[in-house]
Amino acid sequence: MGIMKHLYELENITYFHEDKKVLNIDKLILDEKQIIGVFGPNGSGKSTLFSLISFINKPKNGNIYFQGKDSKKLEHKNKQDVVILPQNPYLLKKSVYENIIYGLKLRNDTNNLNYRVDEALSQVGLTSSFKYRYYNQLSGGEAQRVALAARLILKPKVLILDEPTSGVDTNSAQLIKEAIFLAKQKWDTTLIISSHDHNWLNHTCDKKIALFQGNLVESGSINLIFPPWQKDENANLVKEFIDNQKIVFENSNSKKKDSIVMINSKDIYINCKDEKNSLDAVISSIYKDPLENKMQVEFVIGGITFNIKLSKEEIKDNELFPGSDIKVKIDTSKVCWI
Ligand SMILES: Nc1ncnc2c1ncn2[C@@H]1O[C@H](COP(=O)(O)OP(=O)(O)OP(=O)(O)O)[C@@H](O)[C@H]1O
Repeated sequence: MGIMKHLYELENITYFHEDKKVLNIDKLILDEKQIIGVFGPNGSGKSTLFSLISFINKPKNGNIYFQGKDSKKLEHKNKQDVVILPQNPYLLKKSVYENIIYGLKLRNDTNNLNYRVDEALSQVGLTSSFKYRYYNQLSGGEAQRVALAARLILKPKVLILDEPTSGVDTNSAQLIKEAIFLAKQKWDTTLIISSHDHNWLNHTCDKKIALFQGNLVESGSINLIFPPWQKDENANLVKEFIDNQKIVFENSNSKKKDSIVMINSKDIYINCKDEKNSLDAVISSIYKDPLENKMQVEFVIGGITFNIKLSKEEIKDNELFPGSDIKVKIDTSKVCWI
């Protein structure tokens, strides 16, 4: 019975720092029990978006609905369903134990604290003896894991993670990734994550969204190309696909070799008259976009899947079917490097 409520629905959101507009989202729908990956270059508005959906800041304009309710009318209790691990989490100048139970105390939920602290510590790969340590007796990776344990102990409905593994050692990074997965498995926690570990995020998330200069690149319209890159004679980065086709990204010689490229679907063209520099691709699927009156077309170039949106007429005129061979042109001057 009843209409399915989305976890979040954002409408016409803007946010400013002083006079500068740093976020501009017409519409964004997020559903529960998913891992949502948030991509975008530095300064694109990811942390700003997180501060709004964790109810720390309020948008200047627009509405945020959380589980169907207008965020302006949300009760404190509902807001507590959302927990954020910020980019540089703050530890209280107290023991690890005090840090981990802090949120539970705020929620008046203080049964079996000792047992629950041990459990939370173990989830992030720390032994129970850590609870007696002081906040300043931890390595950077351990401090980050304590900060995460303090969130996991709350068994949140939504856990927002802003660069959870940046600046920590590889062992801690691995343990953090495992711990957040466990939260999803055990409590169906929705995870909303930004990370510079693009490969990991790309492979783990169920849904991708991307921000570019504060604007949302609509979900389902993002195409990401990951390293490794080759270099051409002008030191530009080149993607060589497994079928030996190549795409050269002009003026990319200053980009780092671990960068990823984000291509908006609207900058990809199929079956143009001018076939120079076009790539051979095969359509893998065509389905109706649930949010728009457009068809989502997925195609594969050398093992990598891309997507574009086309109208029904364009599909008909080009006689496109799953399995059709097509020629694809990517406007490499419009791509965004992350
Ligand atoms: N307190 C502030 N005062 C002024 N401008 C700010 C403030 N915080 C952020 N900004 C600006 O807002 C924009 C978005 O910043 P935000 O931190 O949301 O980006 P981000 O995608 O999370 O970046 P990063 O990956 O570097 O954390 C940037 O242009 C940033 O300079």
